[in-house]
Amino acid sequence: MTTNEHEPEHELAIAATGLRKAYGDRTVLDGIDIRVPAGTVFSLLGPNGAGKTTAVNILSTLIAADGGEARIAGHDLTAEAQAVRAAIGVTGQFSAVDSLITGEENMLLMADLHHLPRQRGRQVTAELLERFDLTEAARKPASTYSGGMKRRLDIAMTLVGSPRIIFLDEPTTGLDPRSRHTMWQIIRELVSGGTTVFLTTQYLDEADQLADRIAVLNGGRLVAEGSPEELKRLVPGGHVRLRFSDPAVYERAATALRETTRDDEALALQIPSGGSQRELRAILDWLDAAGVEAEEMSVHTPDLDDVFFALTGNPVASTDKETVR
Ligand SMILES: Nc1ncnc2c1ncn2[C@@H]1O[C@H](COP(=O)(O)OP(=O)(O)OP(=O)(O)O)[C@@H](O)[C@H]1O
Repeated sequence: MTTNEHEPEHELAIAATGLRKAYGDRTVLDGIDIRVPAGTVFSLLGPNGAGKTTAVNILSTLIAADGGEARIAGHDLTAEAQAVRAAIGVTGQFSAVDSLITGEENMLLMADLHHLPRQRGRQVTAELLERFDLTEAARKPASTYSGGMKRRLDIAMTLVGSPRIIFLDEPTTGLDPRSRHTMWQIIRELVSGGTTVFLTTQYLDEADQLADRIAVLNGGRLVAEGSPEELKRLVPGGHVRLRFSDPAVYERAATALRETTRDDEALALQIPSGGSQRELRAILDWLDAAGVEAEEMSVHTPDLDDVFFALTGNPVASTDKETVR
């Protein structure tokens, strides 16, 4: 597994070493290291209670760690907490949206908090409401917004301060599939605009979709870190399955291809493969060279669920099991 060890310090949006936090005798973070290059998405993945929110709270200066150190946007977390706060935005599980006032008023309030001149505040508010498809609802109380609209408003409010680094703590928990995809799109746009995103999630598909690097938090430690592809490679079991209809053709293929596992009943052959284009092409070339044609070809790659299970021994939260908070 690769690390970013040789990355120059100034290109790291987040560089944390040995972060520790305990509540009483319960150790929540047992010395974790996190390095997030600027302009990338880092996902901290873990089950309920793993300590994801605790990590976000520490890195965003909301609570103090018991040990370890961190630099955020080049500033020391404890000695330069004010500078850290100026560089980051945090959208937590408990929304900053005030339901009693309108979306627009919430935005203007944020603009005031960031000391934007009135005219500029109105302009930024209008732009962000438009960008997050909230213009129509802007003058309605936020209490009338759907869950997805509230999350969008929450992120829009975070962006008023133009943060370079955004912490998104479980941004899609409780959202329906469509709103989740809208949120993913928003996150992708933020990143293409140069923002660094620190995303916590208990959904493997979300980390898979969005993250450049994923760290798996379990029992207070990072039990694995890497790109989604690197993590998937930790789990063997990827293969290509070829099914034939003619037993004679099946036999010819079984002889021509190496390293196959036979399923004589189904007339199917299984070939270990990571599913890359090159590997698939090689299999097709072998088949062509042997002059055989498969009825059906399918690629099976292990997904992050398999990885998570292999690493932690825990079943994972699935997207259709929503967490009740
Ligand atoms: N202020 C606190 N006092 C005592 N224990 C706490 C406190 N805050 C968090 N914990 C405990 O620390 C552990 C980690 O909590 P945390 O909220 O960081 O987990 P999480 O990974 O974000 O989980 P979730 O997905 O449920 O939000 C939990 O067991 C929680 O009960």
